[in-house]
Amino acid sequence: MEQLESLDELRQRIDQIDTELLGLISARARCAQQVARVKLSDDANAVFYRPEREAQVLRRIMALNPGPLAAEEMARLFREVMSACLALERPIQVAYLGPEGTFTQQAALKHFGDSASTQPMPSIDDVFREVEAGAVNYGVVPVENSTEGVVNHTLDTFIGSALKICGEVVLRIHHHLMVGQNTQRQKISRIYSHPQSLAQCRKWLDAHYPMAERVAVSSNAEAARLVKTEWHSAAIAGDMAARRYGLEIIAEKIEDRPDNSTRFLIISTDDVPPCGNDKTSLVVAMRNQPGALHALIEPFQRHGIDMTRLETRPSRTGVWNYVFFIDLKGHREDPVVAAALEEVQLRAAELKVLGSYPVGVL
Ligand SMILES: C=C(O[C@@H]1C=C(C(=O)O)C=C[C@H]1O)C(=O)O
Repeated sequence: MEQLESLDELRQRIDQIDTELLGLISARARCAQQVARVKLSDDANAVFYRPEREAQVLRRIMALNPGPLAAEEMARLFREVMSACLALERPIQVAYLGPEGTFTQQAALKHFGDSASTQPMPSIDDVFREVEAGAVNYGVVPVENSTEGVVNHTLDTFIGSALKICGEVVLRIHHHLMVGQNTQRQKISRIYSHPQSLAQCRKWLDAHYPMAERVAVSSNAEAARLVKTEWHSAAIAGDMAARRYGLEIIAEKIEDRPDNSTRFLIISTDDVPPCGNDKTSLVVAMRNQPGALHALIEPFQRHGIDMTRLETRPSRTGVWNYVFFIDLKGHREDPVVAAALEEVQLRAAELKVLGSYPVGVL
């Protein structure tokens, strides 16, 4: 039979391992500092953060992970180590669709780690403007929800912007019903939330609060802020908003679909080199004529390129008759993708590559 070690022995071993970890993490941090020096010696304005390299580091860790920790858990720990190493040099500045406590902030921290400095912006347009102006390095905006579909405003904003997509992050979205200290729980007559969240909890609300007025506000965090001062209201929002505004959760995970998730995009002024498992997002305008959609898709099919999303939007200008947003597997520099894009370019009224970026790892 296996001889169990005593608690004292195990704790001594843990202390020893922690000492080794400490030395190793510090050595890693010094290495990252040297990388920064090399980058800055090449170019004084060099961007220290490299999304393609970080994706490779995380994927390698997940592939090598021996357990018992789950690969994703391990990657999260390494995400934080990298985030802290990066912040040693220049804390990364990230604007997100605020206010504080939104799912977008949660997505920003999931992607960049807790050492990033995140700044709330009042609207999606403001996030774009802040990145364009160079006031921050990156922006984070929501783009699609698995239950409710695309966030049209984000897609529309890309048409007129020179910014690039440099990453994506998918977040499982759990909605909770929350109230303030003064709320009389039996008398909830109004429920605040973002329209997407109200829609994602429609059935639950019909079953549990059929008489309550549903009030759409600009964000879940704003909903949380509002209920704090009202005795007859509740908010639907996430964990971060409950914590930020000191609200009590009275019903957990009330989203209608258990797999409810939202995809966010990371935007910046720079292109990202290939990492080996990339996605490309484009917007293509076709003339309003029969067969336009087929003509658009055919080159991708012929080159064996996997399209992961196709979204149609009405055009807002004359040139952009039919506007399609397309996501495909591969990087714009991959020869097959480049060849297909060249062909589509000839058939389209307009083609704009919004960015090639690593497929979300975490
Ligand atoms: C160390 C580097 O710079 C940054 C830090 C990384 C890290 O800690 O592993 C990875 C990529 C960059 O964001 C690098 O480019 O290798």
